[in-house]
Amino acid sequence: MEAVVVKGLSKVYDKDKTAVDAVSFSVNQGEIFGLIGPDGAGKTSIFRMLTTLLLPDGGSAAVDGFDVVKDYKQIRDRVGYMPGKFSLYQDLSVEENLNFFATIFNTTVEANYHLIKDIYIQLEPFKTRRAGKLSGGMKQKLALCCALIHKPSVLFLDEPTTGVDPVSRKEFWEMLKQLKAQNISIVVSTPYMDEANLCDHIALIQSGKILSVDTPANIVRSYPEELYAIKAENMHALLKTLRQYDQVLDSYAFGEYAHVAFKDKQPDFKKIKSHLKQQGLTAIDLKKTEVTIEDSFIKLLKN
Ligand SMILES: Nc1ncnc2c1ncn2[C@@H]1O[C@H](COP(=O)(O)OP(=O)(O)OP(=O)(O)O)[C@@H](O)[C@H]1O
Repeated sequence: MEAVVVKGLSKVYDKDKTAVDAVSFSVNQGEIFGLIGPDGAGKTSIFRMLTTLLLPDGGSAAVDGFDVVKDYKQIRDRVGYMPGKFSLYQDLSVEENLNFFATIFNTTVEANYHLIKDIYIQLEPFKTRRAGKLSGGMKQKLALCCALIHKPSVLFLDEPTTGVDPVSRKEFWEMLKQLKAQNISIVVSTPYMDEANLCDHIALIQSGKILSVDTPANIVRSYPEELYAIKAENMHALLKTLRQYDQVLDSYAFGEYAHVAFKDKQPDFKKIKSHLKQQGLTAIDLKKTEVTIEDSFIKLLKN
């Protein structure tokens, strides 16, 4: 059985503001599924509908085989939810927060300690500290423990690594891998494209619509063109020149480089460099580059 099945799910705010637009996807048991998209894409609304905190305006969704509208009580026992903001009681200590979440789910910290042990060990030295006084990375670990303490079968994590330092982000994904190994299904949202590669399947989402659902590798593989990276001393002038160059199919800034697709399947590097030089560009570096999830996302958005 699939952990989550979403069919044509929609949410409309204020009568005409469609935040989630007939979204469909499914999450396999025991996999990490990523909802990848920018702010305002509709990720939080999807999470809130799947965790029964918000009623859908169209379509259907099932979590662990239970309908999010009819069977909300069963779902609440089965899911763990780590919202993007305000999931902890800032004035309660680390251990008080954890005990509180265990109690509202009618269980104890001891009963499911094995699930959180590896994470909680890192928090134990601060167990009497108020949650509000923890670092970003520590808060995130405590929030994960609180979402896990009732032994959910499906875990929903809404942007758990936003605003967290790179080391803590990496550690967090290691923890998710361990939870996956314990057969917990995980749905996680993130605006960070590099985290997409750590998921088994991803849905790319923008303005409430799903642009693509597949494995990260398949999404990258289905990119239709070869991609090249070009750098020059004046990036602004380079981008302008590329936009006006009739050999260019597509170009956009990508870190310190511009990513470019050419009309010609085997572009003539010499000819391109000489054209760019003629336009006054200097220190030109041109090379073939690997397609990333971000490139795929940009392409899908343009389509
Ligand atoms: N209660 C609400 N009333 C009206 N509009 C809302 C409400 N909640 C969300 N929206 C709008 O719906 C759209 C999707 O919001 P949502 O929070 O689901 O997206 P998101 O991808 O989670 O983005 P973010 O990370 O910024 O929360 C946005 O345009 C948002 O402004």
